[in-house]
Amino acid sequence: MTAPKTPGWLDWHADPSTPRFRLPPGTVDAHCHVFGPQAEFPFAPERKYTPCDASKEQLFALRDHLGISRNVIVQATCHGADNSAMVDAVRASGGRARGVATVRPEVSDAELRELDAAGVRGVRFNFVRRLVDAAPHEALSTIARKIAPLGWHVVLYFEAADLPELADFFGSLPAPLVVDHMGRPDVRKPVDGPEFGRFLRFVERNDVWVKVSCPERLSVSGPPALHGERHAYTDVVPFARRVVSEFEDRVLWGTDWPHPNLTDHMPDDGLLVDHVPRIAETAALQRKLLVDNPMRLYWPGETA
Ligand SMILES: O=C(O)/C=C(\CC(=O)C(=O)O)C(=O)O
Repeated sequence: MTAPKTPGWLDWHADPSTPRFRLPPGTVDAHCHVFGPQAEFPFAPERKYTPCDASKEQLFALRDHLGISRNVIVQATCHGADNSAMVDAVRASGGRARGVATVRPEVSDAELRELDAAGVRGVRFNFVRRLVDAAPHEALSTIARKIAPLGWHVVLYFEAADLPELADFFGSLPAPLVVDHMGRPDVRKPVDGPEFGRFLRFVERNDVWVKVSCPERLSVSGPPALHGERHAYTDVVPFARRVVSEFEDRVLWGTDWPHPNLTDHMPDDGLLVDHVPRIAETAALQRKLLVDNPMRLYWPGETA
């Protein structure tokens, strides 16, 4: 039996536009998910939401439509620590996808080696309260100690307001750090203000990698009001541009398809691609953001 999706849940865009911006060859979508299909890969009992299905075939079709070469498929909380849907997608990609898993502290070295062989290169620690019940720091430290020898990294997902209480813990983790969605800044606050400044200094001090993803999730001004206008999510642009200009060698980009938990609108993925040249304004910055940086992190030693 399959569970109905969460009331108000918006399905992913069935007919995304063709972007005007041509992504450079070898572009990596460094943040996307697969959900189910539920009949094959049931959702976790402890999940806080039930999404619609978003299969590997649908993800790969979007990849090809947008002109993306590779994906990094990030485990979402609705699948808990059961990584089988994500691993199945990574395995089916023919080397064109890597994975980021969720594991429990008691995970064995053999299980980690198996995930590594499948193409997993990191674990995700989620601190967003509407998505998970917080795991104790000690448990997360145990996981970080276990994955570090594999050369994996830790992907952190948190709200900007929570960074002050988490920063020391993050800094103590013995693995490279990658932050989702620019640490979820409140874009109504100034880009030069103390909150975003604290985030930038955290990134600098800890050599953190940052995904300049999810304008659709962070924006207050929202998508374009007028049909045909391709400049969307304008209030997020200065934040992303700032991160790209300060940390050009450690920024990553991703679609966040299938855009879980958006309730006001569902973005057109073609429009999200057209957002890229607004935040990385030169061809050289675009190449680092879209190709060189994610290749170094997820496919080291390989050429795009
Ligand atoms: O897609 C994202 O990155 C963000 C999510 C979902 C998520 O991370 C999860 O369920 O694990 C969100 O903000 O609801």
